[in-house]
Amino acid sequence: MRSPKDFFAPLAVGAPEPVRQIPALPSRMIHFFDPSNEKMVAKAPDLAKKVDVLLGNLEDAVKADRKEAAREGLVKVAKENDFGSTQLWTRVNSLDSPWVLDDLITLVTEIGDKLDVIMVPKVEGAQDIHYVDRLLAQLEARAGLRKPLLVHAILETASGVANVEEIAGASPRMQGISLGPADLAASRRMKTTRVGGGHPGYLVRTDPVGDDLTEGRTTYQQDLWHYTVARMVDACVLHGILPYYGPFGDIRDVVACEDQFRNAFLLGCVGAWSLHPVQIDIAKKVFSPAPEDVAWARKVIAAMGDGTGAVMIDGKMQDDASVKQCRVVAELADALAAGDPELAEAYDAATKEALA
Ligand SMILES: CC(=O)SCCNC(=O)CCNC(=O)[C@H](O)C(C)(C)COP(=O)(O)OP(=O)(O)OC[C@H]1O[C@@H](n2cnc3c(N)ncnc32)[C@H](O)[C@@H]1OP(=O)(O)O
Ligand SMILES: CC(=O)C(=O)O
Ligand SMILES: [Mg+2]
Repeated sequence: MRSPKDFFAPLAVGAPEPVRQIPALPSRMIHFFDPSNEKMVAKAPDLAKKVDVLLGNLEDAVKADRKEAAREGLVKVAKENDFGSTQLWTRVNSLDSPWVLDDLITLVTEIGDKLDVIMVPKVEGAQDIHYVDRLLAQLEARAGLRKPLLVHAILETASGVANVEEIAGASPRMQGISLGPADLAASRRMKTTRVGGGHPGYLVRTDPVGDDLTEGRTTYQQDLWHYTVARMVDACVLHGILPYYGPFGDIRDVVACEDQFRNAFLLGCVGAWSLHPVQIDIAKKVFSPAPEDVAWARKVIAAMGDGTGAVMIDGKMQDDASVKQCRVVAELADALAAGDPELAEAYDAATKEALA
């Protein structure tokens, strides 16, 4: 392990200085596209106007014989487009694959100045991040990059979950972590075949009434991912990085997708993946605080003055702690509204009404 004194030292001569704080840029949806798929590539410039993050995926969901086409496709997309304030990320192949070395060498060399974040799949422990960290520093130095690339880990192995705190703190490049429910389910030998979301068999049941064990007992479906998401959020907060829910594979079920995203939002996640254009607006809606919640938060903040003491607002006690909860919502709303006039107007209108 590196000494804390060396934590922010570049890992190669000539590599850019690591960042000291992860930028809290909007990343409500990380939109995945396959850069070897011509139809998806054609849609990328328009989709970029709607999403916070556009991600060229090179790993799973890209066929083995299309890996090189996907890599080259992403280079072309990045060189031919200026996506403005929309971030461009990539997911490279896993560290045990025959493709990842060429992914990193090609992408950093060719489009390192256009990429913001490199997502690394199947991270098992800090050693995986250390490997990528040093390699990126060498490649950045060689390419003469001025800004360091950030790294995002997918939490999708049992070992990764056991080591999530050390992964989150393994490098100043660590930008965030996403839940990878499909590979994680396989790694843990869970018996769900769904890509994220709940399962009707994972439930609790009310007690029996009398001797009848079958009638009149309500069941409640539980969230298979609650423990992992909560653990991931704590690890990320501990190290000042950002937590994300990952993919929801039932594209048709936009209702359950919204529920799963909202659970993650309420637990502290800042965004989720969109695998299909239909999921973009779901993520935008869920990961932007609701206008009435923003109005309430602003009302509490205004009433709390210097933020100390206790007051009653609409029958609810507010104090030093609850005003901090309100600041989380209000600050997120302000950050999102700064880049979205429609959202800003909705927040201001709701606040005006709440304060009237
Ligand atoms: C467990 C994990 O690792 S999750 C991450 C890896 N998986 C992915 O990245 C999957 C990304 N998404 C996809 O590949 C596709 O959305 C699929 C395969 C799920 C469905 O694709 P299709 O069957 O083509 O869906 P559908 O017919 O509804 O698509 C409608 C249009 O949207 C386009 N489209 C679909 N998904 C995307 C996308 N992610 N980005 C851009 N365009 C898309 C299609 O090309 C199609 O275009 P067209 O109207 O010009 O023909
Ligand atoms: C997100 C991902 O890669 C998975 O669920 O396996
Ligand atoms: Mg995976």
